[in-house]
Amino acid sequence: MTVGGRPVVACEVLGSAGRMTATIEPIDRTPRSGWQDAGDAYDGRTIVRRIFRDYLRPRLRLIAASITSMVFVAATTGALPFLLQTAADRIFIGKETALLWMLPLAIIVVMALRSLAEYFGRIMEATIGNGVVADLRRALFARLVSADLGFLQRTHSAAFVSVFANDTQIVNNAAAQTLSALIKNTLQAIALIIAMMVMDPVLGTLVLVALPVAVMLLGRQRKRMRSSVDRTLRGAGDLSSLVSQTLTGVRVVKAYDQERAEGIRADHVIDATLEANMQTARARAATGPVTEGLSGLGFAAAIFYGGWQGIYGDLTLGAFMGFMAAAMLVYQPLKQIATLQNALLEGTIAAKRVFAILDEPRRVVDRPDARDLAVSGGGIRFEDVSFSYDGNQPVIAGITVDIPAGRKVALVGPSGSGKSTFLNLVLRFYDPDGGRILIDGQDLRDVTLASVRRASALLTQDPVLFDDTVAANIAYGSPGASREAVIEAARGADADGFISAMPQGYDTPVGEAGGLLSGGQKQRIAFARAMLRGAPILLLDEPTSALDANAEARVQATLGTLFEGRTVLMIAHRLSTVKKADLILVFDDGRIVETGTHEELVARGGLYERLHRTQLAGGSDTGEIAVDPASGGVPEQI
Ligand SMILES: Nc1ncnc2c1ncn2[C@@H]1O[C@H](COP(=O)(O)OP(=O)(O)OP(=O)(O)O)[C@@H](O)[C@H]1O
Repeated sequence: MTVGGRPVVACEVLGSAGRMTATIEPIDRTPRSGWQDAGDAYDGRTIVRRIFRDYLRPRLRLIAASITSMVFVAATTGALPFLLQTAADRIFIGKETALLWMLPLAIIVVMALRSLAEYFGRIMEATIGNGVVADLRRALFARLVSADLGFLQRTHSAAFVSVFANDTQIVNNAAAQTLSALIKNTLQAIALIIAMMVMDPVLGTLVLVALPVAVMLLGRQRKRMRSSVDRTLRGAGDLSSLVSQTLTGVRVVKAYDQERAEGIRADHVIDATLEANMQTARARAATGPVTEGLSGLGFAAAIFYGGWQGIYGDLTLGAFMGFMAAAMLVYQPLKQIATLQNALLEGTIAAKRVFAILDEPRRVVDRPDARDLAVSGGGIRFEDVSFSYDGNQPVIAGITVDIPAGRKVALVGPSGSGKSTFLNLVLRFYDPDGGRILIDGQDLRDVTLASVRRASALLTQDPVLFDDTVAANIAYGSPGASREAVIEAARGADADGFISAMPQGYDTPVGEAGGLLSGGQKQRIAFARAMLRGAPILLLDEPTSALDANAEARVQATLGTLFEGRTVLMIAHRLSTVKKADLILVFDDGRIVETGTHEELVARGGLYERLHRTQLAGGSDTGEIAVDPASGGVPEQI
């Protein structure tokens, strides 16, 4: 069954109304960004070259040492058949007793050295591999935190986490472990092939005749694996996103009795990944029979020809044994090379995903000649600013407005009219498509991003706290702030009382996303953070609107202190807040359609007055304004 070309799953959902059958679409809720498909833009050779250039070349010394140890191991492997030949011909048949003592002793010494070489080789491999992973993760993290907001919003954060945790590790397997194992096994195979050819070129050719066939067959399998490996890695990202979304929204999942439906969605993602995993596993398992079968053929031919030469020719027992030892040994590294190529393929596909993120172009960047913003008061000016998220639909359409320093400005208007986008532009999360934005007379595009962000503090309805202590959360964005300054800021935000009453005071952990605190407490910590930062511009998405009346009253009381001496831009949802503003900007469909004080705007009888009247007509006593549906807006708070 499909809906809109997508498969759907029918299931039973036990709702409050009893058992009913619902159709759950296994929707792909994972927002996808270009980078998740951009992998196709990279070919395997470019990827390998880049890994070598950026991540392996700086470790050339280690790699050289590691290859030296591999050469030693390979050489000792190549010497084994000759030792066996000598043992058979000179000890077994020639009865040379001196050699009976010498040869085992020599073998012990060689093997001990070989073990040491293997040991150090492995340590060096691990150093290279783990170093590569650490480098990739550092680069990825730096890229992610500095990425454009638009890019980050297009992808679910858990998909990034998956690349960060999984894919980098897979690149490590390919870049260091697999690559070194590939070199080691190739060297060993070469040493053994040389040994075979020196001993008997005809026999050697017979054993190796199957090799090109194996290479061809394995090449075909690799092609089949390419898409399944890609799907496996994407599946890991999708699953992480799904788990993360379900856990984030677990209260809603439970409240709406959606556990079963979420389970079915998860099943869909897990089944798709299982299928891709199995396809990879089948292709990988097929390498065994291909190499085994062909090695068996080569081996049988060698025994026949060797035996024939032993009976009718002049091949000695020692030469035959030595040769057979080489032939037996040579298939092991060859088999390893075949399976390792699969891991190498996985590595290049994972690396494509990593590089696609690293290469995502940044649009909002510092100009080469950018200087720091010199803040004199925090006056903001928009000059004929237009902006769209998708390049087509304008969300801000030719706004010109002057906000003098120190003013308290309320942004009101219907949902989707562009209020949050206006704040995003002041923070330079995005650059406008047209016009310019100035702070204290300086175009935001001419100054450094860091200085723009330093000039402002952002407070949202749902304050963001990190899983750290209360003190660390308050000091976030104010490095080096003293404990006294933190406490002072907390006092200003009316937070000192409840923080001091906590078991470890300012050192109490707040839990994931501040989950151990109430909404009002989180908000007051966020206020303290903003106070400590001391930025001259405050941007708020009315931070009290998500609180109950009691918590709101306390938080409101601290807002006055926070606002003192600052330019404040606040998306306002409550009439009480709007009334207090020095200036109200009324947004409608990406434009500022009215500006003025509450009284002026009510007297003007425009959109603002309609919003205000609707609220009065609704008889609400909550102090919230609703949009008049007749005005074309969606009824809601402003
Ligand atoms: N990251 C984004 N990518 C694409 N479109 C977006 C993005 N953020 C907002 N929009 C769109 O831009 C328009 C303006 O959104 P914005 O959030 O600025 O409105 P708003 O007035 O703050 O609304 P609300 O009061 O509901 O928060 C809306 O149509 C919205 O769908």
